[in-house]
Amino acid sequence: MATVHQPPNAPILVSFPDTGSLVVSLSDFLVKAQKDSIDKKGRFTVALSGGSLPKMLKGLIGNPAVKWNKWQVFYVDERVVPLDHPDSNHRACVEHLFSKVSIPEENIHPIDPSLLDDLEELSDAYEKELIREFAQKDSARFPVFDVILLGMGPDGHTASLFPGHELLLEEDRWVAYVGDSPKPPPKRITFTYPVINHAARIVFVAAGKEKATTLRSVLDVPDEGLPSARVKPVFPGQLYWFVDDAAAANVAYPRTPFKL
Ligand SMILES: O=C1O[C@H](COP(=O)(O)O)[C@@H](O)[C@H](O)[C@H]1O
Repeated sequence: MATVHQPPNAPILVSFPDTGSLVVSLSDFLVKAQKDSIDKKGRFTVALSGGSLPKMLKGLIGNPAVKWNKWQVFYVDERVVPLDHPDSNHRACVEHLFSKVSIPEENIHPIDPSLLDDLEELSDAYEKELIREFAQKDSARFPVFDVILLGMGPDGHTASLFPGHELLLEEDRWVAYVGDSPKPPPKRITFTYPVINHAARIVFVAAGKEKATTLRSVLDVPDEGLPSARVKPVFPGQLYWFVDDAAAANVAYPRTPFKL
């Protein structure tokens, strides 16, 4: 049989029989990444998505190996609504994770709720929040997160990067805004691809049969160009897909057994 040669940082697909085992392994993965990052730099920078992702982080709750005081948490994207609104990604993360662990409030970086009426100012302010954390100089063009956790919608969107949207081509800005999201609510801010693609580890988490057709497109036919297929880490960054067998049902792309 012909050997298929993958580039050195080709996506790593790990599929689990159910979401329970996915949750446990995702937590083990994050604890390991956290340890490596803290050993090297004394902190762990993470960006979280909304949607189904916050619930998938429950394996971290009550885990004594998690050093919450070393975490700095940003949001990959955020819906432009008050922080306690049911659509807020921050609210979902508070509800499913932060209210159950002891993370210092100043280590969590939500959007500035006083700027909800001005999308440009809101996204600029969030970009500045990133600049403050990463103390970026001109020579380093983009922040390098230790881990960025992404979800994928059934239409293939990730973060608030939607199929056919002009933001898919953004090359300079770190944070951009969307005023016409096809998925409600329409106003959102989002990390751009350059920020996502510069992370050390990018981890997609997708579960359920409603993701199966899209996952096949993204992994087996990436040239179809769905937003999730456009996530391509800059070397030596690594892209992982943590999925369940229902989401991976139609995928021919090779699985890798989970190991730390
Ligand atoms: O609207 C959003 O959707 C995506 C995917 O959500 P999921 O529920 O299908 O996992 C999510 O990753 C993003 O953060 C969110 O704003």
